[in-house]
Amino acid sequence: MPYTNAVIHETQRYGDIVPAGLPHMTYRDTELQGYFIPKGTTVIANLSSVLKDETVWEKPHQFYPEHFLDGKSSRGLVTGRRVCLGEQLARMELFLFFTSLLQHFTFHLPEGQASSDKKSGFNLKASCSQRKTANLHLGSHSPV
Ligand code: HEM
Repeated sequence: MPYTNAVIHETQRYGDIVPAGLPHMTYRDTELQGYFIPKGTTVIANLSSVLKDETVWEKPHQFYPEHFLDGKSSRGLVTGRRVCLGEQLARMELFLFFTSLLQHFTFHLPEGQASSDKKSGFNLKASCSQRKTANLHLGSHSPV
């Protein structure tokens, strides 16, 4: 289970599906890391920079579930006052969805398919015990 959870968390980190937060507005003059931010400024957190931060992650540009095997699994849906209110629901749903897929299907690369084409993604075949198969295309939306 810890590794399954780590894979789910790493998929969210590496997939970077929410690259920026919601717009927020400063309610007073403030200073952050030497930058003056006047009251009324719209601020949008750059979440991609956090998820690929080279000072935080051991292998920021690789899919590496071990990032989440050290108990730091709360990263990803923001923290603090504006923490995602659906975090627990989203985590539970992702876990059930992912483990159900793995319980019912076997995923494998089609014959002759290279393991990964980093520019256009790669194809997968999913087959279940009733001999039904589906072809899936996993694409990358950002250069890796
Ligand atoms: C994997 C799924 C999800 C991801 C990646 C995600 C991500 C985020 C992020 C990054 C924020 C912070 C935005 C910001 O303030 O800059 C946020 C806030 C929020 N999320 Fe989610 N979310 C997910 C699922 C959900 C679900 C399922 C719900 C509701 C059932 C939900 C409800 C909210 C709400 C209400 C906020 C605003 C909290 C506030 O500003 O006080 N989220 N989410």
